[in-house]
Amino acid sequence: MDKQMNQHHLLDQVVAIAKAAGEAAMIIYQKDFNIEYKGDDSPVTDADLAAHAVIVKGLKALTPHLPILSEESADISWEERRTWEEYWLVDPIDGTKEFIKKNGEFTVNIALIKQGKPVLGVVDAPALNETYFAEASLGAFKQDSQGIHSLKVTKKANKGLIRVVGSRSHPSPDLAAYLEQFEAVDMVPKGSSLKLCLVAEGKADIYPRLGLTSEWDTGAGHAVAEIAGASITQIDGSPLTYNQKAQYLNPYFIVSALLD
Ligand SMILES: Nc1ncnc2c1ncn2[C@@H]1O[C@H](COP(=O)(O)O)[C@@H](OP(=O)(O)O)[C@H]1O
Ligand SMILES: [Mg+2]
Repeated sequence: MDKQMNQHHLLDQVVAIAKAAGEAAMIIYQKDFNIEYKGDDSPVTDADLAAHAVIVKGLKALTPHLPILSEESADISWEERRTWEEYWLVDPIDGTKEFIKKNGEFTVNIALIKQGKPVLGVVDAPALNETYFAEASLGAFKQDSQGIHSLKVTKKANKGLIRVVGSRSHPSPDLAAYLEQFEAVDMVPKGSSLKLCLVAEGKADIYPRLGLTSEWDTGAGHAVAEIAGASITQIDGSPLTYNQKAQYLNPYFIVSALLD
């Protein structure tokens, strides 16, 4: 089998695992469910744990040699993680607050990280029946009720009305000051990794994340947006990287489809 076929197979398999996890989450979404609060006060439901179990089982069967870092099993020492050259980075439910509000804006995120860089990503939004997926050598795609569409960002000039996407549930005090550089902005609130995906599909021009996230919140959407042609950088223009430090928090970052 050539490399292209192999990567296709891998991407298809990861899409299938993410969709199976999304289906497991939807069974809970449609019922009344318990909400618990973790040490950092962030909510967790049975859906986070059910999706986690489906993903870990699927990825272990697919690539038994690769380690898995999931939000729901993140207690792995830096001493161990720093030796990883390649691993799966998973957020079983990104947008747990949106899941609890039942507004549909939550995703299942699976990314393959190689040497600190996301090279494959799947973002499944089961309540919306939308799946975004990308792999470096194959490109970026969206699947919805109409079929599969290729995603290709056409960068546009930084003038006139700029379509900004931002968090629905985690407001950022620094965002307003950042947006002052634009002539006019249209602000769209959105939960979860759907923000990165909106930039990837040309429905938003920029997603400035001037607030905290963890690496599992961004890895998969990062792959989709970057492979579609958007840029993702820290505020100073340096790359947003993974597994390069002991703690999981990301720095502030900008996802952009604007020309520099
Ligand atoms: N102060 C903070 N520290 C760490 N993560 C944060 C955070 N504020 C928001 N996040 C995380 O950002 C993710 C996406 O939020 P948003 O929809 O606002 O973009 C959420 O992930 P989870 O839902 O996986 O817990 C949330 O936990
Ligand atoms: Mg989560």
